[in-house]
Amino acid sequence: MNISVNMPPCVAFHNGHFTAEDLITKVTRSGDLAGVFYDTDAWRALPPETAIYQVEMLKSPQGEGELYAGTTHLNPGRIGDEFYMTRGHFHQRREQGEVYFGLRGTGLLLLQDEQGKARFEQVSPGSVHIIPGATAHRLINTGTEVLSALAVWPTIAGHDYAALAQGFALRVVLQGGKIHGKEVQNG
Ligand SMILES: O=P(O)(O)OC[C@H]1O[C@](O)(CO)[C@@H](O)[C@@H]1O
Ligand SMILES: [Fe+2]
Repeated sequence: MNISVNMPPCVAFHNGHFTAEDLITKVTRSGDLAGVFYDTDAWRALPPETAIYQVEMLKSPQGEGELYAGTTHLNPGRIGDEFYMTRGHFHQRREQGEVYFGLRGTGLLLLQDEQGKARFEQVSPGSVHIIPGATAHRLINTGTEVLSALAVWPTIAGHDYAALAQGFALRVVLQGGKIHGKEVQNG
């Protein structure tokens, strides 16, 4: 079952020195996520333009001490029995952490250290998540509505996707009507 819902309206950022022109919006579609979902046949069967998530972030100045603030809106849906999720990444600058704030919907934040040890945190409106340095993070929508979370992270953090080319140690699927975190043998 794949629900493709329209993306929610922009989350308005009201800040002393940011205006709507300072908002960067990026949509990630199923076609952008080759190799991310484990059921390749189901992924191929989905029209590649299917919107999976949208990130709206502020155009912060870059540099030490500067922060990005961005809201990820992750659609509900599954590819095969695997819930829609973000690509997930480590930060290039491993020592840089990130904070997530649950805004809407229900889901999971998958966190994984460099030794491959993975754990979940429940995401819901009002939840706050401290992502320490050297911890990969992926948002997963296990609900039936859009999952939205605000993130704040250093502009110098960068994204390292290559370190997760083998994927995360856990996948989240719906089986027998229940949500399962499944260990993945070969990443
Ligand atoms: O880059 P990914 O793993 O697709 O995650 C989506 C977005 O979530 C964030 O971690 C927070 O919004 C951004 O850094 C990232 O671009
Ligand atoms: Fe991040």
